Amino acid sequence: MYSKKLQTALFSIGTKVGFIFLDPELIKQVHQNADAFKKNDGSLAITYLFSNSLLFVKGKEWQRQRQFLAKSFNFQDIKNYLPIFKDVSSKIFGLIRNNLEISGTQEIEIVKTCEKVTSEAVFRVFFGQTSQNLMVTSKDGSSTLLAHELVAVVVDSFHMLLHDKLLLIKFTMLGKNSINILPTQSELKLLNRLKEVKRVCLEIVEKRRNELLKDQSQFKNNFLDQYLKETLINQNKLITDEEIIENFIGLFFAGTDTTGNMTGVALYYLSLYPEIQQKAREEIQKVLSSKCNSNENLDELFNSLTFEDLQQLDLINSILKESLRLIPPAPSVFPRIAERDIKIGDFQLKKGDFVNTYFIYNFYNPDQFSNPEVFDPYRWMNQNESQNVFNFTPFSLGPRNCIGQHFGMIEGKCMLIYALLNFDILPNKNQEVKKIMGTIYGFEKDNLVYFKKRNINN
Ligand code: HEM
Repeated sequence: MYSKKLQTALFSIGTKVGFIFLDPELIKQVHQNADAFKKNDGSLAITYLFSNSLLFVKGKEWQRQRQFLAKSFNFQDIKNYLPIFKDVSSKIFGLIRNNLEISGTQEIEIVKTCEKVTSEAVFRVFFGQTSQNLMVTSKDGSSTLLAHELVAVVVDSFHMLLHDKLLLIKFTMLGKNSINILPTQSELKLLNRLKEVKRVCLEIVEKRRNELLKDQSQFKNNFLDQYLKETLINQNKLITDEEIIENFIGLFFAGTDTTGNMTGVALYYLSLYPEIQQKAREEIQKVLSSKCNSNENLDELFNSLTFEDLQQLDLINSILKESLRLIPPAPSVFPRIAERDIKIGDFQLKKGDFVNTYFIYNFYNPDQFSNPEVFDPYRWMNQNESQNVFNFTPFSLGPRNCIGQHFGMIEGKCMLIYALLNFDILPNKNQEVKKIMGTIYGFEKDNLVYFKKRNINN
């Protein structure tokens, strides 16, 4: 459903109603005036775990944090993370490859599989260590992986608001303070889990700080060490442990499911379009085989992948963009509240008004994207289409656009390349495809493809 005339719609959070801007020009005006809005408090988990991270802070504090984190997201540093992305992709997809030696074909939960890669990658890039040894302990004494608990607390907190209207109203009125007023049993239980998550993260930071205090020649290329270098060597007193922990959790939250979803959706569409799948595979083989002895040693091909190779993979890049267009993990932004009266186009907003921008609406504009419902990655290689950048903004726009977009695209490419080299990707026609909006937009059930061991002569 797309109509040129539709510029806005309405949405509600609890008892409050807000404007959704749909028109690209209006969306642009909202995001170029980022300082006129603040992000609405998320759920209890979000506010407790990372409301002081880059994702939510504002004004001077946002500028300071963004400037600092931008150093770790610059192209040179991301280039240095490529070996991590490759290693994690080959370990997690490699387990499936091992299983295929016996079974030949396996049904795959495609988004969850990609999320395993992106979750482990954030841990390794931020903390410089695997997530597999990091556990949280619950009140009954049982242990869970920190990586699993991080996802579970955010989902549980989201469901609490979805299923308990009173809690939702209380939260809409009081925001992050709602936990202090007549907390319910379920809120208190969740709060204990959130405290345990932060305690474990703090332990990681303290342990690493002690290691570096003993030997300052050991600073490595990861986010935590960059923070600690800034506090220990440059004596930057503004950075606190709380800021470090909240930014780890913020990046985990912002970067794991989004990137996993983009890549899982791409692999799902490739299962439906075997010709495009084969063309993408050929593109990879062409770029990589010039450096290797043959096309047959798949590990040698994958290991030879460099950052420069990624720049040559035009079709792979376009497949990810087409995935973002059809099922954008973030179809809108976090709802905003106007902090002052402001005019957006002809719309006069008052201080306190709720606002959102729905990018996805323009991704289906037939004037910009011919046959918008169809998966057609070649449209991105055709210069005539989508010239107006404000019609395609899966990473948002303006000063508060996604700081991790290159990071996410490179991770996504690594996963696609490993999967295409090693597997034939077939559709699971028995599973009905349903899309839902949860913490992100994606498939309800994602056992949507089969991986089949590739006959390497193809
Ligand atoms: C396909 C993958 C991704 C998509 C579609 C995506 C999308 C977005 C969007 C739409 C926003 C704006 C949110 C808002 O303003 O309310 C955003 C912001 C952000 N993203 Fe991403 N993102 C992705 C990957 C990542 C990755 C991999 C990371 C980090 C590892 C990351 C970290 C962030 C952060 C920290 C912000 C807040 C920036 C700020 O406010 O200055 N994202 N992202």
